[in-house]
Amino acid sequence: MAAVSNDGAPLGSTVISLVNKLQDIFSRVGSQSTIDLPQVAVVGCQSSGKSSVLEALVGRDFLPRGNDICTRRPLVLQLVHIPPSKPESAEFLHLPGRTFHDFSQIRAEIQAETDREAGGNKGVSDKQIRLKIFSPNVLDITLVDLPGITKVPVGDQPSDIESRIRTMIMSYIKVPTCLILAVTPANSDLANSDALQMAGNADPDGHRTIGVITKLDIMDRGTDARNLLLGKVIPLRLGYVGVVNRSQEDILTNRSIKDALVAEEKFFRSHPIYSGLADSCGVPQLAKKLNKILAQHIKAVLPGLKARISASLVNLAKEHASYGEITESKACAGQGALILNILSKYSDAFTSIVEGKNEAMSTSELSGGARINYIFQSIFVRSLEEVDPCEDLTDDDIRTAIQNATGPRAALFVPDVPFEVLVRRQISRLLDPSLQCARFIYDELMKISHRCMVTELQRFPFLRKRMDEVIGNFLREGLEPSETMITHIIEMEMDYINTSHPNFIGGSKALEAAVQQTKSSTVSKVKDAVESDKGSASERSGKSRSILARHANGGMADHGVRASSDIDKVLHSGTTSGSSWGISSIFGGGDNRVSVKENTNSKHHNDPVQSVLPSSTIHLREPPTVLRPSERSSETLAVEIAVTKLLLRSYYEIVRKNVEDLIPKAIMHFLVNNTKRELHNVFIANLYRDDLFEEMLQEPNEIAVKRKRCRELLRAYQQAFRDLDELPLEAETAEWGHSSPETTGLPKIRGLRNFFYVFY
Ligand SMILES: Nc1nc2c(ncn2[C@@H]2O[C@H](COP(=O)(O)OP(=O)(O)OP(=O)(O)O)[C@@H](O)[C@H]2O)c(=O)[nH]1
Repeated sequence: MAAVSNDGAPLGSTVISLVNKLQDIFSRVGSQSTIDLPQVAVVGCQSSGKSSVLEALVGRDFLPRGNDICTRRPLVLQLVHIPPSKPESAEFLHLPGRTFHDFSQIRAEIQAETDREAGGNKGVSDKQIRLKIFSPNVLDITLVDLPGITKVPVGDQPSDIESRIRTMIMSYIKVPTCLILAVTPANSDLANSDALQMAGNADPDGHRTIGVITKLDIMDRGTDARNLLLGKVIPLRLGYVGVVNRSQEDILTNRSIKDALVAEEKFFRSHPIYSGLADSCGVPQLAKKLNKILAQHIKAVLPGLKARISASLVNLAKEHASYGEITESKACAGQGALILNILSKYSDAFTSIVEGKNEAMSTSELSGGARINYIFQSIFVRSLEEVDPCEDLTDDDIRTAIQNATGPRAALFVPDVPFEVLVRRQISRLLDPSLQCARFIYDELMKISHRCMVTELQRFPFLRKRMDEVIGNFLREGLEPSETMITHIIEMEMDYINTSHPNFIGGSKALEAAVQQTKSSTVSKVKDAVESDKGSASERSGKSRSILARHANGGMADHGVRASSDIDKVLHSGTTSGSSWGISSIFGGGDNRVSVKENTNSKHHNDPVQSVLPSSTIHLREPPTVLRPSERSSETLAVEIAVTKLLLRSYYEIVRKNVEDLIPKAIMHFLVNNTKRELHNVFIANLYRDDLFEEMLQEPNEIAVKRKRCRELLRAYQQAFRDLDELPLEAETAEWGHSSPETTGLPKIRGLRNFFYVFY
C-alpha cells in the first residue's frame, strides 16, 4: 500500500473495510445487493493534469499522460473488489477474455484503442473505453477520465470540437450521483477555469464538486495558490485541494507514484506558505475528502439497509413459524391436539376472511367478503336492473298473445291472460342469473378456502389435501339447497301473479296512461299528415274509416282525433263498469267489439264454423298450417299493446326487487353463513379420527429442509442486523471548505485508512 503519512489520512481504507463488511453481511444472508457508490469524474481543460490526479488516486501507473492531448475518449474505470487471495488484474470490455496483469500494457492498450476509434491524429470520440480493475484493495467504484476541454481544433479535430467535448463532459457530470473533480492548473487563471465553470453548471449548489489545483510546483516565481486554496478567488462549498503530480520529466524518468507522493509531501512541507493549509494540500487530502463523501453516502444508505434487513427478519420469522416445531411426539394425544388446533384456526381464518376481519387484508384489491358483496350488488343486482322486461317482446308477440287469449271470439278488450303469460315468461328469465350468482359465490368461497392458512399448512400437505376435500364437498352440498331455494323463489313468483300488490300500476292507471300515449302520438301523426298531404283528403278519410270500423259503437270517425275519443268512450265505460283494478272488468266487458275487417278475416281464416254457411258456389281456401294474428293496425291495437307493456313493466319491477332482495339472502343463508357456522363441526366430524392422524401429519422432507434453511437464514439476518448496528459510524456534519478544520476526522471505522491508494 502507499506510503502516505498518517496526517494525510490517506484514502479511505475505512470505506473499503466498511463496504467489505457490508458485502460480507450481504453474502452471508445470500443477498445480491451491493452499495451503489457514486462515480467520480475528472473535468478540466487539456493537459491540466486530470489523468495524473486520477492515477495518483488509484496509485497505479496506467493512464496515458503527456503535454499533448492524451485522453481522447472517455475512460470508464470500474474498480472491482476481489478477495485477497486473488491476484490483481484488469480487463477491457472491448477485449473479452483477455486479462492484463502488467499495467504498462494497459496504458498501451488504452492508447491503441483510442487510435482505433478516434484516429491517430488528435481526433476525439465520445465512445467509451471501459476498463475493469480487479483488486483486493479497491472499492466497487467507478472513475471516469474525460477528454480535456479545448478551444482551437488541431489535427483531425472538427471545427466544433469545443462544444462537442463540453457536451460529452456534461453528459457525465450532470448525473446527480457523480462526484466532480474540477481540475485547474495553478499556472492558469482560476477565474477563467473551464472546469469550475462547467462544474458550476452541472452542480450549482456545489454539493458534489471538489476543486483540484494542480501544478503548484511550476507557478511563476513569487506567486502562490494560497488564496485559491482558501476559496478567496472562487468560493466552493467543498473547498479546494492543491496537488503536485509528476512532471513530464518525472514521467520520462519513470518516477514511481510512491516517490512522487513523497516528493509532494516534501514540497508542501518545505513551502511555508502552504504549511498552514495542510488539510488543503496533497493527493492524500484529496482522497480524504473523497472518503468523507463516500462515508457519508454509505451512512445515508445504511438506515434503508437496516430497514430492509429488519423487514426480511420479520418475514423469515413468520415463515419459520409456519414450518412449526418438529413434531417429535407421535403420541395420539399430541397429534390430536395439533389437528384440533389447526382445524379451528382454519375455520376462524375462513370466517375472518368472509367477514372482512382478516389481518392481512389487501389494500390494493377487494377480497373475501367484500368480493361476495360486489358479486351481489355490482354484478347480480346491476345486471337485473339493466334488463328491460319488454326488450325481447315485439308488438307482434303481444298481439299474438292477445288474440290467442280471446279464443274463438274476436276481442273487445284486452284480456288479462296474455299479461300473465308474458309476465311469467319474463320472470322465468330471472332464474338463470340467480343460479349463476349462487355459483359465483360458491367459487368465491372455494377461492377463500384455498387462500386460508396457505403457509401454515405447507408442512402438512396430506392434511391440507384432506381439508380441501372436506370443504369442497361441504361447499358443494351447501350449493344444492341454495339452488333449490332460488328455484323455489322464482317459481313462487311465477306461480302467483299478485295483481293486488300495492305497487302494481293496475288496469285503470295503465289504461289511462296508454290512452294518453296513443292520443298524443295520433294527434301528432294527424298533424303531420294534414301538413304533408293536404290534397289527399279522400285517402285520409278512407284510412280513418278502416280504424273506426273496429270499434264496438260502430260510429264512423272522420279523422284520427275522433278515433281517439271513441277509444275514450269505450275505456270510460270499461272503468265505470266494475271492480277495483280489474283488467278483466275493463278489457273483458263486452263481446260486440268486432271490426268489419276482422269479421272478414275471421271468415277467411279464423272461424271455420262460419265458412259452412250458405252458397255452394263459394269455395274456401284452406287455412295455412301456421296462422299469424290478423293484421290489424289501429289505435285500439296500439292501446292494447301499450297497456300490456305498462302492466308488464310495472309487475316485473315488483318481482325484480323481490328477487334482488331474496336471492342474496338465500345464498347467504344456505351457502355462506351455513359454511361459517358448520365448517368447524364438519371438519371435526370428518377429520378428527385417530386412524387418520398419522397420515395427515406426515411432514414432507422438503419442509424439514426449508425449516433448516430458514433457521440458518434467520440467524444470519439477526447477526447482520447486529453488525449493522455496531458499525461505528459517526456523524459527519462538518463543512469541508478550508475554513472548517476537520477536527472530527474520518468516520471511526476500525481498520479503515485508505481508499484510493489501493494498489500500494
Ligand atoms: N510539474 C507538474 N506537471 C504536471 C502536474 N500535473 C500534470 N503535469 C503534467 O502535465 C501534463 C499533462 O498531464 P495529464 O495528466 O496528461 O493531463 P490531462 O488533463 O489528463 O491531459 P489530457 O487528457 O490530454 O487533457 C503531463 O506531462 C503531466 O506530467 C503537476 O502537478 N506538476
